[in-house]
Amino acid sequence: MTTTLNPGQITFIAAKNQSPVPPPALLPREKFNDLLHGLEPVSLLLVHAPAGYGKTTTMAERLATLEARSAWFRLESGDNDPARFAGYLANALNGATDGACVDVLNGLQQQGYAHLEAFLTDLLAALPQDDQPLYLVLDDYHLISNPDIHDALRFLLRHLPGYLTLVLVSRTVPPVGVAQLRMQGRLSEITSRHLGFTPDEAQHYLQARLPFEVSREDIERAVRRVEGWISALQLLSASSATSIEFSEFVDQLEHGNQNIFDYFDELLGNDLTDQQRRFLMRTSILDRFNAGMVMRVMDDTDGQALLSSLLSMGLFITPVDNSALWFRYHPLFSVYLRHLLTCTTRENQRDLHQRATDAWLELNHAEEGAKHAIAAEDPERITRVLTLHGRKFFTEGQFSLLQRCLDTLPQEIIADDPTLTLLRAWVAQGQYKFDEVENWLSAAEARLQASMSQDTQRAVHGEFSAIRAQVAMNYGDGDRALVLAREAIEQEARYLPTSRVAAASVIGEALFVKGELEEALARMQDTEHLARAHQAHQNVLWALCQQSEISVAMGLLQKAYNIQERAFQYAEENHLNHLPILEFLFRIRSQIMWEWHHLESAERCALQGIEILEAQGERWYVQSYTSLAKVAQARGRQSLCADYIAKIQKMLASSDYHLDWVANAHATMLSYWDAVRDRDAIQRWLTIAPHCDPVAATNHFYQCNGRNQARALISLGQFELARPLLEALTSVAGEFGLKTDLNRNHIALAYLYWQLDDRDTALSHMKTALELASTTGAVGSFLRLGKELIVLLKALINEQAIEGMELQRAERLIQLAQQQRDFSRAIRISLDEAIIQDIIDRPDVPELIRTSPLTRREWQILSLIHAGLSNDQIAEHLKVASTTVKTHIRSLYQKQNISHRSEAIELAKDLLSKIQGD
Ligand SMILES: Nc1ncnc2c1ncn2[C@@H]1O[C@H](COP(=O)(O)OP(=O)(O)OP(=O)(O)O)[C@@H](O)[C@H]1O
Repeated sequence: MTTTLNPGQITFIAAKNQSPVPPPALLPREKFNDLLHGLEPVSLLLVHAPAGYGKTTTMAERLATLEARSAWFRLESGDNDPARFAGYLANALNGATDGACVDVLNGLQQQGYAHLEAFLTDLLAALPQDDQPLYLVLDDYHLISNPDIHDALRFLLRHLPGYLTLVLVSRTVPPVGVAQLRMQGRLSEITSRHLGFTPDEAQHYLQARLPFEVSREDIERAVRRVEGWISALQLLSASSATSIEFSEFVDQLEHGNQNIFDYFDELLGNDLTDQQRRFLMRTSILDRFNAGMVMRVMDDTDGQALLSSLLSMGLFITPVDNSALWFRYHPLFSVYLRHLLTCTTRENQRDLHQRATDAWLELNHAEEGAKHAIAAEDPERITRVLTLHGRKFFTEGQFSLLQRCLDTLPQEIIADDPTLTLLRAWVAQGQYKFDEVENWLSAAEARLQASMSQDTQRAVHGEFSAIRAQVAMNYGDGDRALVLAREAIEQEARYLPTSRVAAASVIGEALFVKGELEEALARMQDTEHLARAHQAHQNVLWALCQQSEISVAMGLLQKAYNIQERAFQYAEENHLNHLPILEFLFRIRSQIMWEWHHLESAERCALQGIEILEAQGERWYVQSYTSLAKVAQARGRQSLCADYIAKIQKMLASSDYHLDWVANAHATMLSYWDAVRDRDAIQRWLTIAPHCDPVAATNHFYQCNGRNQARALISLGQFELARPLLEALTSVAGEFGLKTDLNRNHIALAYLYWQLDDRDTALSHMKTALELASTTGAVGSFLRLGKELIVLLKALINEQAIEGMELQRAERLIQLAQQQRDFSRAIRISLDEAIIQDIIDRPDVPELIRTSPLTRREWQILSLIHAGLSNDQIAEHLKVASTTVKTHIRSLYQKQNISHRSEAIELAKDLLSKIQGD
């Protein structure tokens, strides 16, 4: 330390020693409380993350909210001057300690100091030895490059009094002895991983800023794409005027957005050397990298030094794990860099991808190797990857990766190789391209026949039969599927180890479809064991999902749930949480959750399904959207439900799906049209509805399809046409033990007979439905009836026709149905000002409503109080703080001269009963 500190009289800019002014839509971030109030006080709190991650705002907000004592020094490049640095540092501490450092400050300005250490020695001596906790925040510390100041901070950190925490807010990890402090347990860190907004935080933030509603799905997608980077969320909200624009903007992020590109352009500026720039562009093709990988792809020996130099620039490069050896780019930065790469013709991208393929394969990372071989469009490397790892991709269910590999291979290469043909055909079948399956198999048979021995031909034929069986199954030809599968299961698998597992599974599925539930379940259990023996993860999970489906069909929803738990556990143990098959699991979990009326969980599972399928494309979201539409409808969110219905319709029109999916989607569409009384849509649907033969309805999807038609007819008032259909479905469901369908059919029959004024028969069906619900636990299927359910159940209770469990269930259902009605009314109020006006315009409203009118927020809160929500639930629903809700309630009570919640409920009841069309 050789500097002479002699600044003379300093003119302090006050703002540099103050915490920043909070932004208008400041989101409180309580999750940081624990870090700030850790059990052990630390010497250094290091807040480091790339630009615009909310480092400064979060620190300022939390310290203010927690009423923590703080001293701020907001740095800029000029503060690299040690004298100026010292001046502002002393000024900050002086302000926070009631003038304890005034002498040091005067000394600095009048005589100066020989060096920073001498100055700090006096400063530390001037500070009280014991005091209340104090946070000294040095903001934007990455702007400091003077080694003398870094040294000074090391000195300061060594001698800090126990109550003082130094908070360094920086885009980079500063060279102030962080590693040592970490080892000594004297360091806490807040990084981009912590600072990134969670979906809940993003929802709160966006709802406070946007004048339109954004679906949770879009919010989660946005948060995933920007990894919670608040600046991007800010840009998103500023750039979209409608929910559709918001959604489109989120989509765009995957391929790039000019505003974000400009931001990164500015960030990089002209500070990079050519070599660094080349590094960024070349490595942008990698999902993750370490120094070794960099050297391979860069074809350069200086990987580590380059990597370190870039890490010290605070760019959007983050460690992949705690080892701090592997790194990756922020997804948006990666898109930007790849954009730069494609703009420069100098780089040979094919060459880069080839090098990356080889490097990954050497590290035995087949999946990454395959992705780069595909990007390099290199058939030779792809064949190598497939030969070595194709079977593994298959057993793991990596169908889209396989497909992309196989798509680049010439047809002859595939047709000459039974394994490649099988992989190709299975992939096509997984995508419902059944014609293609047969084409691939026949092409291979034609080419192979001449060159193969009888024995080999038999082996090939056996394995081909397994897939032909699956296709027959998907065409609905259970008998042919059974014959082919039995043929395949006799044959030892030579080309794909899972062929026999697949055949076993088809046998189970065929039995399931034919309604032989017990036998189907046993076969699926066998399949599971066989698959486990082969470590065929995809098949294990498939077999478990099927067992769960069969159990649902049997009406044993709890058992189905438990089987799903086993599947989740298996996925967890084998690190399979990213496999597409997991979506199946989440989907069927979501369906059970909806039936049990656990709407939050039903929604969560559907969203998780979408997340898993993100890479596969929207086409596969149909089932998840169906679940989300059902949840939206159950919550009274008609417009959100309508959005999902529109998406589902578009998908159904443009792709082929299994009847199971179609029937499920149709059931939801019909339910929505019925709720909004769109008879035209129902009529139109009936003209194109899938064929239905109730007598052959031996499985859940034929039953669902048949029930859809009956429900459509009921909605249109064609009761006499619906009756025989429902009766026939019920009789088949009874015969084959399809208890869940039986339950749903009896609910529909109760409703139908009620409409036909046949009260006794209606109540008898409702009673049976309640009895069946004691095993299924069904709730959602009952609530779908809406207000008629309340009437029917009350009639049943009045007649004293039920007791015990059924009576309890009926009472709970009435309560839930009433809550649902109140809630959906509250939602309508929340979303539609015309309804409020309509109420006010009525002559019989209490005078106070007119003389001291409620704000829209107060109307919302009043209706939510009436719907039975607690203050916390209201806060959660409106995405505001509980204290805000309380303020609104106080104002509402004052205006309406109310002193108790019960009076508010009475008032709401009176007012809301005036809503038209209810
Ligand atoms: N909790 C929050 N609520 C609302 N807006 C926020 C919040 N946190 C950050 N922002 C906004 O995000 C933007 C970036 O925040 P901030 O400046 O704190 O980030 P930073 O990480 O300190 O950035 P830099 O490295 O550039 O200094 C600002 O416009 C800020 O207003």
